[in-house]
Amino acid sequence: MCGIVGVVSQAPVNQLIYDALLLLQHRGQDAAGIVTQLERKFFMHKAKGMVRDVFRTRNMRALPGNSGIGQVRYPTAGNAFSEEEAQPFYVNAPFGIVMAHNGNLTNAHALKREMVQLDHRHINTESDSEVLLNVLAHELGKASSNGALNTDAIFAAVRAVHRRLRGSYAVVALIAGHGLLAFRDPFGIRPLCIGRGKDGTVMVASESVALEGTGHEFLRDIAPGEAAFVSLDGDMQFQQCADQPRLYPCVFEFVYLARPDSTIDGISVYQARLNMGETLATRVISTVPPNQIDVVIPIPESSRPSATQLAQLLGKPYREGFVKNRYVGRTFIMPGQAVRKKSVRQKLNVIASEFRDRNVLLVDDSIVRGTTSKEIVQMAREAGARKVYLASAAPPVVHPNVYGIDMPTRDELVAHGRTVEEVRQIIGCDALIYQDVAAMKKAVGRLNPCLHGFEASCFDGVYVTGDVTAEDVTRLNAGRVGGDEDEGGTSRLTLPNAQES
Ligand SMILES: O=P(O)(O)OC[C@H]1O[C@H](OP(=O)(O)OP(=O)(O)O)[C@H](O)[C@@H]1O
Ligand SMILES: NC(=O)CC[C@H](N)C(=O)O
Ligand SMILES: [Mg+2]
Repeated sequence: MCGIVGVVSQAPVNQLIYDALLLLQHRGQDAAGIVTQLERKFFMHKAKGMVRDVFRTRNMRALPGNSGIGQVRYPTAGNAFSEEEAQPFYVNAPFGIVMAHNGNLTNAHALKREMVQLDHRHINTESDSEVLLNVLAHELGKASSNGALNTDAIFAAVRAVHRRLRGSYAVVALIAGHGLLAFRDPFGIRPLCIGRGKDGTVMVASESVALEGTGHEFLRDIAPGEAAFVSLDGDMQFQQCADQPRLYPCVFEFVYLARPDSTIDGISVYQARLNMGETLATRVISTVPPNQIDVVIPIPESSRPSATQLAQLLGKPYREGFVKNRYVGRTFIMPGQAVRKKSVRQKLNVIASEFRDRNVLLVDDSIVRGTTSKEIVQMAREAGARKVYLASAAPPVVHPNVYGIDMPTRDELVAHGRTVEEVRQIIGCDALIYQDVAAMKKAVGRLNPCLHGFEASCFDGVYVTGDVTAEDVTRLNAGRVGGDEDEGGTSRLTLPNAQES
């Protein structure tokens, strides 16, 4: 996942895009970038780092104009360390286009070959997003007649793009002198929504929190396969551009990725997490008798809503036993196991009195590599807990993700190939309770009966685009650079199991 935003206004947009990116910071901490447009000229600043570090006053002053796009990056393809792979990306022909992408293409390698051999386009980085931009540019060039571009041609280009791309993509692109184009893949895997301000400013963003937090009214989600085009005077047009659109949003957005105050595809992320806590309660009760639990403690931050609901249904006190250092970012989306592991202790510290001589039920939203749970269980014991039980609001993560979440290999997933009892032993808790897949889908899905289903491949191994082979997973993983070089140059393919590192 990454966070993307696009804005068309009648006033300068640099600060607005910056503010929206800050609201999307939880979706990507590795790099940030903004492009604005003034009189057909683009102004760009992008670099590695968090939004606050990337944009200094002098950079902001150098971003003039009333339209623009921005991105916060969480690398899941290409080179995690490359400054050049920070987004947005730019191509000069045709028209001049800048683009930001959230998602992951599963056929980027084949497209890249086509781009070079057939379309004679040069791709300068390892990023799948640069490939995507070149496909879009090529199709826009083909759809325009004699260099003129109207909305019909733009939508025809998106239709052609859908036919060529595989994988997940939510995209915002600015076409110089024309306007803002936004579209979402035919399964709607990654989120994208649109809103309007009182002054007529139009904003497209990954999550509704970016709209609301900057004073824009949420209008609606962009539908799967749909494209929206916003002209430079703020006129909006929409068109369905996919042959068979179906709504299969990524369930991990509701588990962990998105902010709880966002609504995605008609589902409140907060309510989804409450519901997951509710169904988890029945599993807990059948595993650990409630009279053996003294207190329910969330593992901050994302598990809080599920933990409150769970505690209420168990009739047990909900207590804050861990204090989060707000200056340390999200650990799961950090690149590299060594830095993730170190950051758990830097990020969370215990309030010992909440643990001493108590049987505690810790709750997390998900257990992926087990980095967090292993450290946290140990910290609870060091603080004097008698029994430490652990419940996960999501089912075991056992399959790699190829749609934009950093779960590239089975080997690094603590639950892959292991029984719950084996995972329990690795994590070191006294009981381990997982949500089950059907219950999770039901808990979230009942909030929008119009969904066709969920992209839940990391839990159930079903890749909704239907075209992902084991070779694809290996190739996508092998094509990645970075993230674990901080552990002595090991590539992701040879990363040791979570319990060994
Ligand atoms: O099993 P692991 O590989 O450790 O990954 C899972 C953990 O990572 C996430 O927390 P994170 O610190 O990223 O963010 P949060 O503050 O939003 O919970 C998630 O909420 C789990 O706590
Ligand atoms: N997870 C994402 O959305 C990342 C976008 C793109 N695939 C990149 O790695 O930069
Ligand atoms: Mg967490």
